[in-house]
This record gives sequence, C-alpha cells and structure tokens, in this order.
Amino acid sequence: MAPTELKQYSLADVASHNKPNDLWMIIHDKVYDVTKFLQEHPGGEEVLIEVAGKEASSEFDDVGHSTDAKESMKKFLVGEVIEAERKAKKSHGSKMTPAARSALVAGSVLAIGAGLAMIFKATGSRK
Ligand code: HEM
Repeated sequence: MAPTELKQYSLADVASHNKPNDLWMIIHDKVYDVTKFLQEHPGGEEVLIEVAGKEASSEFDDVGHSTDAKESMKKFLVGEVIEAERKAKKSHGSKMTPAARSALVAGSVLAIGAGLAMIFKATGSRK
C-alpha cells in the first residue's frame, strides 16, 4: 500500500514549472501549484515568481504566514517531493545515537563528580 496518496514529484519535475503562467514551488517537502494564486497573493506575485520551481520553505517561514495563509495553501497542494530528494529526512532531532547520549551523560556526571571531589578535598585539608 502506498504510504501516502499524494503524487510524488522530483525536484526536476517541480523546477520545470517555473513560469508565471505555470508556477509550482516546494514548501516543507510539499509541492504547490500557485499559478492561479499569483494575482491574489497578499504578498504580491513578484516574491512567488522569484521562487518559481524552487524550494521556498525558509522564505515562506520568514514571512511568518498566518494560520489562515497556511490553511489556504492546502488548496494549491498538488503533491510532494519524492522521498529521496526531500530536505527534511525522516529522522528528526538529534543525530546522536542513544548509546552516544548515555556516554555523554555518564562522562558529564563523572567530570562533575571529580570536580566536586577536588573541591571537598581542598576545603577539607584547609584546617
Ligand atoms: C502557497 C503558498 C502561499 C500562500 C497560500 C501565501 C499566502 C499569504 C497570505 C494569506 C498572506 C497575507 C498575510 C497572512 O495571512 O499571513 C501572505 C503574505 C505574504 N506572503 Fe505569502 N503565501 C504563500 C507563499 C509565499 C512565499 C513562497 C513567499 C516568499 C517567497 C511569500 C511572501 C509573502 C509576503 C512577503 C507577504 C506579505 C507580508 C506582509 O505584508 O506582512 N508568500 N501570503
């Protein structure tokens, strides 16, 4: 079974829709056809033409688009970027393995312990 019902596009597919009369863009791995929205975009058509056929996630986020804007963009969703070419990979967050993380915690505890021991020794001998 397909993991998603969205159509899958490669970056090259999206890049070919880079004209004002045929304008797609990628925002957070989703592909949007905003051709019909150009004239209506409150931020103007120029900014959309600039990112035509391209990845525009940071530009979109930088504006701080409203929830309304995020809701209305669903109307333009036509698909998503094929998994191999996605920017955001499946594994989110820290790249550290659990073992590496435990080692780091254990190391820190040891270092703090050693530091405290030295302080206690120093204060203790100052009699
Ligand atoms: C499907 C994609 C997009 C939709 C549906 C959309 C929608 C909107 C909406 C509804 C607004 C009005 C303000 C708000 O509600 O936040 C807005 C403003 C704006 N948008 Fe977009 N937008 C899209 C993509 C983009 C992209 C890719 C850029 C930049 C490259 C951009 C730049 C702007 C700017 C500069 C404003 C004006 C902000 C202001 O004047 O305060 N938008 N957009």
